[in-house]
Amino acid sequence: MSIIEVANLRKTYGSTVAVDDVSFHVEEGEIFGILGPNGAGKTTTVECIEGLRRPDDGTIRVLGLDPTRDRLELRLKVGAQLQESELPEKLSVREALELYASFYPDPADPQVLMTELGLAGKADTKFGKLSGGQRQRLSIALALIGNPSVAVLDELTTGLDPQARRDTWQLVENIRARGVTIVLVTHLMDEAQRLCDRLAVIDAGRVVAVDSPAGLVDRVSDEMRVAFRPSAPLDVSILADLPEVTEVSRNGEHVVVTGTGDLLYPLVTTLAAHDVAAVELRTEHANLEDAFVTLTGRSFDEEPTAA
Ligand SMILES: Nc1ncnc2c1ncn2[C@@H]1O[C@H](COP(=O)(O)OP(=O)(O)OP(=O)(O)O)[C@@H](O)[C@H]1O
Repeated sequence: MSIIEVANLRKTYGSTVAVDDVSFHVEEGEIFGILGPNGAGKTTTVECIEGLRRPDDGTIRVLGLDPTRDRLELRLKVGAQLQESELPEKLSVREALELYASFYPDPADPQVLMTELGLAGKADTKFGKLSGGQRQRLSIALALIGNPSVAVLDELTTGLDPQARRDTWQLVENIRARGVTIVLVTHLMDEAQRLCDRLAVIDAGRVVAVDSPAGLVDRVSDEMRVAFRPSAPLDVSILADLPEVTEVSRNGEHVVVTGTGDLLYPLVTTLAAHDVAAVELRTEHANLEDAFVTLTGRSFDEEPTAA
């Protein structure tokens, strides 16, 4: 069942077209990613979904409600993470959660949420004294305090160190396991790949593709790269002749073989037939970044050319 339906959404700021004809739907219980580079229109899209911005055109339904018309009713059902620190420095973690809990008819228990999000030991710590990761966890807790059916998490791991980022990913998976549908805004490929069931790739205000991470990668390439160090001198032409292989190159002591389909089996058996073992073997598949480049014709970090 679709929890969120976005059809032909358009939003401009003056002469800037931030979102242009965006359509997608989010199914109940999934982690749906909105992935795109800076300025792609991700935040504008979710702010329209949350009822914080009024679309110029198109329709949005969230749990059957219209975010513009039914904004107050929706605020009780959609948990939004604060993107920047919007809390007074002197408010403690417990006070913040109790304050937010008072806005909702059927809130979660602040103590339970603090425990789940690893904040119980920081209950009396003032917001101003929390680390980046702790602030992030508090903002997720605040998004969940109203027991929402849908949580919108925007750039939730930006600025976190790798360990805090992995911990936060685990938290998001735990939230989903509780039955909350999650819309995850991110410009991080590894985050999208790791967490999202499906995602909309957005570039310059437009949806480029909607699919699972694996589906997006499969669409653009079934290419695979294998690198290894041969255990004995090797004439690489025996590999170049294999039908699955498109390219063979050398990188120092290593041989790098690019090909399609089931490359590994013929490669290893051919080597074995010549009494060569593949040492330090690594395989690499196309990833989301490759998919983005193929879908948009430019790299993720590159500025879009003016429309
Ligand atoms: N309040 C605003 N007034 C004018 N222009 C805006 C406003 N908010 C966003 N924009 C512009 O609209 C476009 C889309 O911005 P948006 O914040 O939705 O993108 P984003 O994908 O979320 O980017 P980021 O990852 O950098 O937050 C950008 O060109 C941005 O400069």
